[in-house]
Amino acid sequence: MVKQKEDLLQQKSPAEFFADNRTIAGFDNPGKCLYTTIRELVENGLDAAESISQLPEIEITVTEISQQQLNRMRGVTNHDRIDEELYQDFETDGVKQKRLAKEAKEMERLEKQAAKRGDTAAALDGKKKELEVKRAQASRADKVFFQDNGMGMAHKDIPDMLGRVLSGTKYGVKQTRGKFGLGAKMALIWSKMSTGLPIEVTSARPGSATRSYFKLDLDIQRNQPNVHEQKLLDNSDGWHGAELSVIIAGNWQYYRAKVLKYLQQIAVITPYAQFEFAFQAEDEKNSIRVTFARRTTTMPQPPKACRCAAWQAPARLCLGLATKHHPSSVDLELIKRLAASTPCTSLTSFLSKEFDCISRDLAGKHCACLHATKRVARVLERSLAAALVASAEKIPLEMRCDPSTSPAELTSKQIVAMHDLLHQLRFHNPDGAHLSPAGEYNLRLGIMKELRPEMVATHQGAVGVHEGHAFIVEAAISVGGRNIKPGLNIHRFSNRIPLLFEGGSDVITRTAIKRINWSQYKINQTSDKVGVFVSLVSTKIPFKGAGKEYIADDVEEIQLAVRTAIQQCCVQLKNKITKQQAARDQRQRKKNLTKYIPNVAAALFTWQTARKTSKQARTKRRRRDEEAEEVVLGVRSGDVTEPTLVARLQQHVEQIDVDMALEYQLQQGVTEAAKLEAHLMPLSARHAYGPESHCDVGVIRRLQEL
Ligand SMILES: Nc1ncnc2c1ncn2[C@@H]1O[C@H](COP(=O)(O)OP(=O)(O)OP(=O)(O)O)[C@@H](O)[C@H]1O
Repeated sequence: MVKQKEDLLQQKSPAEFFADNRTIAGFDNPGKCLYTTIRELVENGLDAAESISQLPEIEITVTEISQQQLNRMRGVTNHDRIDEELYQDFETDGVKQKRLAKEAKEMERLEKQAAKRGDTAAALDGKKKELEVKRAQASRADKVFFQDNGMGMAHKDIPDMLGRVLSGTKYGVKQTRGKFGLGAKMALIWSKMSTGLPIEVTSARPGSATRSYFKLDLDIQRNQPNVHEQKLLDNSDGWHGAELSVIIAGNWQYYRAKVLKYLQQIAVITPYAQFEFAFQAEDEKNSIRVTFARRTTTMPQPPKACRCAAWQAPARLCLGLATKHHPSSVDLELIKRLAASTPCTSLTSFLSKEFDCISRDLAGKHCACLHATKRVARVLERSLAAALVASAEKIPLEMRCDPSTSPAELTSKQIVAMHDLLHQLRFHNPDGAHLSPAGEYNLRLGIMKELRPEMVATHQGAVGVHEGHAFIVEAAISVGGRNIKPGLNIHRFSNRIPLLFEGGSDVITRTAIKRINWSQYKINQTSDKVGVFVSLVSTKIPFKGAGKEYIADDVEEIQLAVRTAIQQCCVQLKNKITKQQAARDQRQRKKNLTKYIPNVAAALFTWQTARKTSKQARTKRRRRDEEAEEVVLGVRSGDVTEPTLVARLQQHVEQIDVDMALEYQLQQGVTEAAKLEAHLMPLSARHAYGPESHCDVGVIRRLQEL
């Protein structure tokens, strides 16, 4: 029987798979491809610089390339069109009419908008030009040039690092921006698919006497690098880092706003980095240059890594530094892989050296732990390997193992028994020392530098755990500032990467919109300009999709941590907002009182002089207090003039203002920061102080008498 064509078994290389399904890696259309290429290169550069504790310096230049230039680069001759109708961009009269009508409508809309906002004619002209450029730009090629000052790449590894899909140095339990070993390769795949041009790379590691130069592309069917040219260049000036140049089909005009927003947000979360960005248009007038300047030299603590015994093979390119796996996060395959590659010869050392939170004295620590149940404590009184044996009564004979068993000799059934036990026992949670959050200082600084808000509050949550992976949530809430719209402006970060797409399903967006009662904190979520910044760092971020665009909303621990972090910031802000409101009210009250002083003084003065002898005045006078009586007498005798009365009233308002401020401060309670210990010596032996002494600038409250 002849086999049907569709029955034929076929295989795909990983490169082929991702070339066919570019969207899942964030390479949807030319504009998005340009954006994602920039993003992947920037994140690689930041990882590379931070891995050697170098303050990052990132330079990106996007150069617009015309069809003629592109053809010249590819060695394709330009041709004149003989029959226009054969071309895609040919427009029949009807289509042209429709397009022109649509454009006219759009212009009308822009004009109306401009009139409403009171834009100048120049601004409107700019918008018109933008519209024209957008149309002309629809399918242009862009050259992306990128440079960093990171650790660079070893000469022999460059082809694999950039030309083989799913290869990289960031696999394992590590907090890095990169994870999949895919990003840079997708840029290569897209350049190959859209322009057919190879990429050029220059790189040098710190202290290297030479720089490596490669011109290469990626063989998509075979998933292997295809090196066109390679050479070693002189590096006498000691440069280190990476330089990449890739030519892809892009659409700058449509993604310009996204690229700039991405750079602004990465500058917020990375204020210790310097970013230089330039777009060079064919028409110089449309070019832009932006610098996001470094504002601090304080970098977050790098993640603490440890060398696991088994962490060498199979990833040939791996640096060998990673966090050990937490026992509750392991699966059967992982145990098998670790057992096969560990140099440990006994089960006891295998467990204590290859896994996090299993030390040789684990039993003792667990017994000391108040939360440990008696049963767990008993099991953990021995080493874990011994526990495997201890629980052997429940394990069938062929699944039991001796603590001295070599891990390499473990049978599949023994591995199953070990896996089950590791998931049943209770271990300390990972301590998060291997995580590197941005830090409240950096987050606040980044926000202040980019948004200049009126007030900002930050909070870093405690270390949480999800599937054996530690995570930390940091949040900042700002109110007011420049270039910020009224309402909630949500900024999401994961492992210090800004997330700009698919926000609707993200845990951060959903929490901010649905799970926070903003009015409770005196924040109006529709009219106040609120910036919500939440950053999650972890060795495993539950992303949905390889594009790493949004974090799943179904992990309860993360959901709760995000909510708590936002609420903590809101509590801080509520205090500030309440104080601000009270101060505003007080200012208003003082303003009102002061405003009416001249009128009150004039009225009082006239009234008193007119009625100084009347009977009514005499009866009322009895009820007045002494102070008022003194003023009235002064007015009557002519000692108190109208200007004196005005001055006295002003003095009185000032005094009320100070008294009320003190009263408010006392009601709020004196904060620790405002307290100052002081020892007052009496001037004489006879003294009597009340519990509190008030003065113009503060209150002295007596705690004890010496
Ligand atoms: N600028 C750079 N400097 C030093 N090494 C780099 C640089 N860019 C890439 N690399 C190396 O190449 C590897 C592959 O990079 P790639 O962008 O393909 O994936 P990744 O960053 O590991 O993961 P992801 O796909 O999640 O971004 C990286 O792991 C890194 O070792």
